[in-house]
Amino acid sequence: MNAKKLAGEKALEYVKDGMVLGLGTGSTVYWTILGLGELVIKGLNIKGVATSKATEDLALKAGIPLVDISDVYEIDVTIDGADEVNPDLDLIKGGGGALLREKMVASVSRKLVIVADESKYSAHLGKFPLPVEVVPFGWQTTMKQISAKGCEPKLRMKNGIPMPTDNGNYILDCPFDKIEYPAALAFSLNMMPGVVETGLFVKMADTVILAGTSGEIQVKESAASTR
Ligand SMILES: O=C(CO)[C@H](O)[C@H](O)COP(=O)(O)O
Repeated sequence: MNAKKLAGEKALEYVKDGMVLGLGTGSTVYWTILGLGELVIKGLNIKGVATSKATEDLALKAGIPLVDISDVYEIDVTIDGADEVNPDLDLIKGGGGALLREKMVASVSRKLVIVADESKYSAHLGKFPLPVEVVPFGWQTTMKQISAKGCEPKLRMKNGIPMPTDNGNYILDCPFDKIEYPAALAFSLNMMPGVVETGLFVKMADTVILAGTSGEIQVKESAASTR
């Protein structure tokens, strides 16, 4: 069975008529967006806020009406994917490079629902290299400052050039191996002037839906979400 499809479609249970929805980015939330499109055709009245240009294109093709983040006071529910989830439901995100917009959208959402296949669940964050969005100016300097925190960052490339994010920045992928204190690491990285945002989402997820290839679905609820 397609675990990503199972998780992505399960999240449709959190959607109600009249809601403003944050639409995440990636191959799992892809299924949520297709499902939403079908519900819209059947008469569901929702508005979406896209977290990337790719999601904007997909949502428009699926027939989902979109609004800009600046045009809403808050978002009812955001559904998004993750690259890694720990038992506290802290996350690493940004494998698709959309971490800044994803975090902005999540930060104004009353509820953040994460959809993932079960391989993303891990006792400690860090197996997946942490994506950090940095400004192009002096990116090598920022890279050195991040290296001092105990990893060897790699500049994300695409077609032989640094991959630009939707915001015109670069991504440094930072293999920390084991992140003991996600909040402390996020804080120290965010203090660096060249860092725009990190893919560490600490105490942001309210619900995590994990699906396996044999069809089982686990729904984990956070006791500690700060929003
Ligand atoms: O953070 C993300 C994009 O920036 C994605 O949500 C994350 O990479 C998971 O993607 P997928 O569902 O394709 O595994």
